[in-house]
Amino acid sequence: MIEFCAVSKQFPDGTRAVENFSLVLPTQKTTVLVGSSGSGKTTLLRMINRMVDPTSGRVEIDGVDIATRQPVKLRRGIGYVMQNSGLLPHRTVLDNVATVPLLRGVPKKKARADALAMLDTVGLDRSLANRYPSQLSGGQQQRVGVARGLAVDPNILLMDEPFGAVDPIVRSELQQELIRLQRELDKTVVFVTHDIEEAFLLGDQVVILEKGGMIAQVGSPAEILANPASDFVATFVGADRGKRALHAETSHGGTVLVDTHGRLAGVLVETPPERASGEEPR
Ligand SMILES: Nc1ncnc2c1ncn2[C@@H]1O[C@H](COP(=O)(O)OP(=O)(O)OP(=O)(O)O)[C@@H](O)[C@H]1O
Repeated sequence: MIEFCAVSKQFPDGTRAVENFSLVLPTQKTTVLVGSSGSGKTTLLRMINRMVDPTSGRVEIDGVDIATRQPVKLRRGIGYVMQNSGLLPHRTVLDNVATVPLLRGVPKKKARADALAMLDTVGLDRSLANRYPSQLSGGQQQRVGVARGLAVDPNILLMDEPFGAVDPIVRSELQQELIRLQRELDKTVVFVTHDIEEAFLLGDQVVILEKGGMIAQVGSPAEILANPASDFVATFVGADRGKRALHAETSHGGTVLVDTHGRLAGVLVETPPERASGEEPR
């Protein structure tokens, strides 16, 4: 479990990026931080692996204040995937994936074998292993980025707009791939996006942020869609409703996300409000 306890961050130039932020991020669930530009999403994410330290308050992982942990050691248990993949341009795909395990002292042969297996995990053909990042499509580069994030077998995976720079079709493929991976791997995922649709699709817990890391609402997609906590949330959630495909539909079996054509786009874990009328969750 990751817990933010009254965390604030003021940068040296005086910018108050996050003010008094408290939140629990459950283990083996995906928490999505969503909000407009400058709302503090990246700052919050980077506080989990100590790329940024809070000015006040603390961040705990499994009850331990991470300020007491050495950043380098802490990061060994935390994968980090960023927009534009962050790959080393002069290293092959295989070397990019194997870099961190090698740094951690994994023998070269094993690190390379593990890296190849990791390519399978993220749905990349092994024939790409010896290419350089510039010889890959944007979507393939992002997959390598995910493979690299997973290569240290972290409990926690931080993802900062990982699919922001790819076209909508590839983005949708990558999202589905992440859903599949998450089912298999059961990591604690913290995912940053400014796309509410992506947030609803991927998040077990969705955190809608206003400026200064202020929580406008936190809940499951179904909860937020059913009961927006404020006009701000209602507007944010429905801002592009005309084009936004997804909405929640609740039936006896549970709550699902469907698109404008009534096609199933995802299953929301939240049990339906009808349960109050006596129906037990399945
Ligand atoms: N190193 C820094 N020094 C000063 N101000 C910073 C620094 N990093 C971020 N900020 C400011 O903190 C605020 C929050 O930034 P942050 O990057 O966390 O927002 P964000 O929600 O991730 O935005 P985006 O979606 O544009 O990436 C912004 O006003 C930003 O300009």
